Amino acid sequence: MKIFEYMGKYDYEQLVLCHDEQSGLKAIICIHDTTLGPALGGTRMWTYDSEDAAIEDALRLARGMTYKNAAAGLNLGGGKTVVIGDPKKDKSEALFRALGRYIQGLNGRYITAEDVGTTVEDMDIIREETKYVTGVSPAFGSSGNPSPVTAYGVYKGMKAASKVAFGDDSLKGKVVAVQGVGHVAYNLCKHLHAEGAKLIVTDINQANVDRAVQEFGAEAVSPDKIYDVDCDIFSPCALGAIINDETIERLTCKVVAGAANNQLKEEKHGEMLEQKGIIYAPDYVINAGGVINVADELYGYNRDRAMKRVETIYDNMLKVFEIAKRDGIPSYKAADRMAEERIAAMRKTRSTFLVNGQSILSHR
Ligand SMILES: NC(=O)c1ccc[n+]([C@@H]2O[C@H](COP(=O)([O-])OP(=O)(O)OC[C@H]3O[C@@H](n4cnc5c(N)ncnc54)[C@H](O)[C@@H]3O)[C@@H](O)[C@H]2O)c1
Ligand SMILES: CC(C)C[C@H](N)C(=O)O
Repeated sequence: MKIFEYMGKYDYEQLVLCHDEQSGLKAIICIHDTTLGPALGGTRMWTYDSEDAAIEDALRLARGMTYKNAAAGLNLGGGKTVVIGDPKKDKSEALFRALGRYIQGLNGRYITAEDVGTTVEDMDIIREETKYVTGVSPAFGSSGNPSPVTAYGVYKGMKAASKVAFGDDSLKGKVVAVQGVGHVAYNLCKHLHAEGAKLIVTDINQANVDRAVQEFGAEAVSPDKIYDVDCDIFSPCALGAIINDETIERLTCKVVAGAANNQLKEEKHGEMLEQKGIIYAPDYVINAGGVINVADELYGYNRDRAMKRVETIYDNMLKVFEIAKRDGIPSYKAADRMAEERIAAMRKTRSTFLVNGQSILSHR
């Protein structure tokens, strides 16, 4: 891939390749934009088909975090780390400590947390080498696993999208089709079940399906059938790119609202949902609960304060739909506009000269 051409196209700041022969660490830290503050984004561990694929993923995910953090109203930029490796086989203390040392070397320009393939335990190891890590164990005064909080935010965002689609935000009696019932969606199903929604679930992991059937009376379908079921809401909580040419025509729902990152395969699929009359809750707005929660650690973690902030996802989602209506654009574009407008406004505000405690001569 033409890295500098790509970085130029989307105005990236920094891409760091980290290597440690002894532990086998091969990692990419990408910082997209720090206009709003230090770049915060998780560490993904995945078996990539090629080094190019890993670099591309780091670039794409870091930019996604810029938008997610900006839209959530956080004073944080966007970044992400990708570790090339199998999370089931290749993890070690040495690997995560080596990564921690590289993160520390960035001196606060980038702060990490969990993402697909990494856990609270991994963050605890990283913490041995750097203070620029969140999502660490509650025993350290931190917020712990972000998934239940992400789920709560998705639940709130789903209610907001339902208000627009059905004129009422109650999910009682609504049929929700959930794709993937892992860490986030299991907790999401708890909220939906408590409110009286009817659940249809699928997962490639049978134990996860069985748990949802037993605990929430969910109906189970095979992974390839989830797009065809009769439902009010489709909730993608597994993979990206699942809203595409092939799936859109199969969907029967009025709302798409789920936790997965990068749900639209291409931007045109956001337009296609709109044309089909389906209300799309933009992924990075609805799934910001996790990052809102870990970001609170930077102030000294307070669960109540974090949860209050996660509740704002409801109003934030309504704001996105208002912008979409006002400007006659699909909701995914409205979310981008909201994030970009905030970054542009803060870029101007933050360009005002400030001595900030240092000698004025150091600013020459
Ligand atoms: N964990 C968080 O706090 C958080 C925050 C923001 C976004 N997200 C996103 O939400 C999604 C879910 O995250 P998670 O932490 O619950 O991950 P997870 O791995 O715990 O859950 C994903 C589930 O999807 C299942 N799955 C995978 N492929 C599938 C397929 N083809 N069909 C059906 N099911 C399939 C897996 O077996 C698993 O149970 C991911 O896309 C993640 O990037 C998570
Ligand atoms: C900082 C993390 C909790 C972020 C999370 N992995 C996400 O994609 O939003």
